[in-house]
Amino acid sequence: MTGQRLGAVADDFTGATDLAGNWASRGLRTSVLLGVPEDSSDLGGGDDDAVVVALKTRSAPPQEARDLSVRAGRFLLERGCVQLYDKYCSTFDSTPRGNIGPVADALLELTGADRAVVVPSFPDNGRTVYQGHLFVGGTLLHESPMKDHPLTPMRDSHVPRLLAAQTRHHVGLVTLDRVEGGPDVLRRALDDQARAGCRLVVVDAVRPRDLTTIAEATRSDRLVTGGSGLALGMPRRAGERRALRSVPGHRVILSGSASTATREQVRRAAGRVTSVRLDVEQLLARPSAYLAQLVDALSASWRAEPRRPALVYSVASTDDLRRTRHLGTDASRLVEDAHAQLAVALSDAGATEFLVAGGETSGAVMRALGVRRLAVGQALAPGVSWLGGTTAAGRHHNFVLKSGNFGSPDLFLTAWEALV
Ligand SMILES: Nc1ncnc2c1ncn2[C@@H]1O[C@H](COP(=O)(O)OP(=O)(O)O)[C@@H](O)[C@H]1O
Ligand SMILES: O=C(O)[C@@H](O)C(=O)COP(=O)(O)O
Repeated sequence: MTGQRLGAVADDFTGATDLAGNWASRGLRTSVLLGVPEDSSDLGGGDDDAVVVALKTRSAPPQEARDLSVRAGRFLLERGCVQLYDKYCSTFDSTPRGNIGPVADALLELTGADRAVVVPSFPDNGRTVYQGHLFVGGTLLHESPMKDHPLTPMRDSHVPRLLAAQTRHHVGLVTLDRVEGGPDVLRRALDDQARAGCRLVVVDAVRPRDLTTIAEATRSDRLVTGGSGLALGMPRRAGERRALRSVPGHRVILSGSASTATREQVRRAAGRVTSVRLDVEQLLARPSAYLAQLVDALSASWRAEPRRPALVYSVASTDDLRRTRHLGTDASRLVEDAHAQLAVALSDAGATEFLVAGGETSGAVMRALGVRRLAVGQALAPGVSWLGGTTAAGRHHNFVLKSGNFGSPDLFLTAWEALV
């Protein structure tokens, strides 16, 4: 890494690539490291301006989330990162146990920061915070589809209240009027909160320019926390964005995401590409034979049309989740494992370009493929980019790791056109 170094710890893989894409759009050469890095060789050439360490800690036990985040944060600080960015979901996906609070507490301790802002807002993707209440496309979080998320159902919209249940520290709030006063006014408001004993301070932001103000006010902070939106507030640098080349081979979409935007993307793509629904009943009954059958179906389709994308999805409508609800989180893990095993088998069968939908799903897939580092390429939508990486088997692949609610309705059909 050279110049002004930025480092982030992200709680899931799509979230990491979301932030990395936003930094890339500000002219920073950015990489994503998957899992806690072991040593500097994990940085590749080491000439990046910004590095995001992608963890899979959103739904992990809090102690594990804390430990991994501290190890990742320490790695970045030891390599000269001037500011640590604690990236969580713009819809504040968490439970009363965490992990946003426990991880923020641990990173406050690690960095020695006297306070850190809490900024889930990402207006380009419809996430705004006003008077501490988080809105998704104009709807309060607890009334949005996030109320039914299979792992982290969000039943409250008030960010200070959500966070207070998870952290050891007092949580403050700085409202929009202070943000609109500009960076100096905001910095004083943040310092006042710290003096009043609040080490985590939620900050309202409803427009992109509010994020610019927050980024300017926190430029010298050791730690910031938020969704990826805050990264868009930083000044643009001169660097050029990488353009990834298409990799000859087959194209596959693995969609384990239950989010509303993904369900529409699945619906649009289903009739237009080769598509199969992952049937949880069959998966339970005869896992190996069933997955082999899916790989055969996709391979047959590629023999006829090698570059036609093939889609495997596990949620087309909320009925699919209702059907498996009696299995609890076991169903989620089972489906994640299935997507992961499919990814490996399909890579063996000649797939080279993967679009994976859903954070947990992406984490499972990338771990199974054994990819350690991703270079950020061209942007597809706010928070969604092409990425290039090499699998444990030494194959170079292109990936999109799509956050559940991001991307246009036709993303599964159009993403491929962006590769040069
Ligand atoms: N049919 C299904 N039944 C139960 N769980 C499912 C089903 N399909 C997907 N899942 C699980 O739901 C979770 C979705 O989370 P994620 O991949 O982060 O995407 P998103 O947050 O966009 O919904 C994953 O753990 C996935 O395995
Ligand atoms: O901040 C966001 O909204 C995303 O980067 C994100 O983390 C979404 O998570 P998934 O919906 O689980 O992909």
